Formats: sequence, C-alpha cells, structure tokens
Amino acid sequence: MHLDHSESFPQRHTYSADPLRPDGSRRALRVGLGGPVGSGKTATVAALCRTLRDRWQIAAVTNDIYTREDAEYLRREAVLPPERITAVETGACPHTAIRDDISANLEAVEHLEETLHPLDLVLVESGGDNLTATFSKGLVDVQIFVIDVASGDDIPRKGGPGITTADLLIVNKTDLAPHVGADLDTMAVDAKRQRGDLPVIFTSLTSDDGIREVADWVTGHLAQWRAGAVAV
Ligand SMILES: Nc1nc2c(ncn2[C@@H]2O[C@H](COP(=O)(O)OP(=O)(O)OP(=O)(O)O)[C@@H](O)[C@H]2O)c(=O)[nH]1
Repeated sequence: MHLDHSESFPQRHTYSADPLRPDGSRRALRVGLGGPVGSGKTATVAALCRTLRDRWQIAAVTNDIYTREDAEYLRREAVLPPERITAVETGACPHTAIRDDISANLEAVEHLEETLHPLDLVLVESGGDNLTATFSKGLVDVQIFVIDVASGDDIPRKGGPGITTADLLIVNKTDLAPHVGADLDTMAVDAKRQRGDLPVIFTSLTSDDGIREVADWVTGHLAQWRAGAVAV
C-alpha cells in the first residue's frame, strides 16, 4: 500500500526535533539529501565527508530500498571510519522513511549521536525518489535536493516541493551538459523562478574540488547552528 497521502499523515512537517542535548549543548546539525535516482546524492555525501572530515566530527545515514549499497560504497571509499556510516533498508517508497514514518532513520541518527558523541554533523541520504520527496522536519534541520543536468534541463521548471522548498538545490553533473544538450542558463532561470531567493549551486563532482561551494554552504549553516541562530 502506498501511504503518501496528507490525509493519512496530517502531522507531516508540524514538529521539530529538540536541538539541545540533555547537558544543554547543541546536538549535531542534521542535513538531509534527497533527489531523483542517480542524481549524485551519494557522490555529494562522499565529497562532503572528504572535504569536511578534518574540521568536523561527521557521521552518515544512507537509505536504500532493498540493499545497503550506498553505505557499502561510502565504506569502500573510506570517506569516514566504518562505524560512522549506518545503512537503513527502507523496504518501501524512500519518501515514506524520510517523511511519514521516520522512526528507523531517527533511531539510526540518535544511535550515531549517542555512540560517537560529540558529533558536529550528521548527513542523512534518502533513497532515490521523485520530485515530491521532502524530509520531515522532525528528522533533519536543513534539506538539500540534488538533481542532475542529464535527466533533462526542464527538471527545475517542473517544480515540486524538493525543488521549490529545499534549503539548497544542487544541479549536478554540469560536465555532462554539452553531451546531453542541457542549457544551464535555462536551468538557472527556471530554478530562480521556482525558488526565489533560496540558493542554487551548480556542481560537477568529477572536477577537482567540485564540492567546494556546497561544502562552504554546509559550513555556514553549521556555524549558525552552533551559534544557536538556526531556528528548528
Ligand atoms: N559525469 C558525472 N557523473 C557523476 C557526477 N556525480 C555523480 N556522478 C555519477 O553518477 C552516478 C550516480 O551517482 P550517485 O552518487 O550514486 O547517485 P545517487 O543519487 O546517490 O543514486 P541513488 O542512490 O541510486 O539514487 C555514479 O556513476 C556517479 O559516479 C558528476 O558530477 N558528473
């Protein structure tokens, strides 16, 4: 059964996770990464871990429907020590596990926080989904939506909550634009129209340091979070 109905889950987006630990300090910032299948979510998580791991204490939770492939990839690439990477097998539509019944993901995040205390940043990667997928605010504090140019340069125009409301939109695989006839200027104009002042970053993760702008964005949010300036 497909449970993606607001009437079934009227509580969606109506509560927030407590930002404080029992000792009064701020818990880790939780950043969700969602987006269509194959857009580059795992590659973004891997690149963020490589770039930020010397400065911050990081852990990651991955979601796959029937496997643990994304976590295995991150462990194989040694982007973090293996105990800092947890796989959640959702067994159903990926958005159900990040929005409607977040218990398995929340348990994984809280377990990492307890066993690896103190963490600064937890990255939660959704399984690949469609343009409607967003995270519950009870699971993550900020959300990144990752699309790619190879899936069509009309994707930003199509909108949907991921594109219109995510705190950051990443348009990945810009290196492929000339090969697939994607017009990056059109994508930028459409994204701006859909998102107003919300930020959009174009990335190519095959380039050296292609993640830099995104890493700086995450660092900026983390600094605000630690200063208590991010509302949840
Ligand atoms: N050319 C190019 N390939 C990329 C880029 N980023 C990721 N890829 C490749 O795209 C493929 C999919 O990337 P992933 O990071 O696994 O995508 P994903 O969104 O995590 O995929 P799912 O978890 O299956 O939804 C892989 O073969 C990556 O190496 C990029 O910027 N440019």
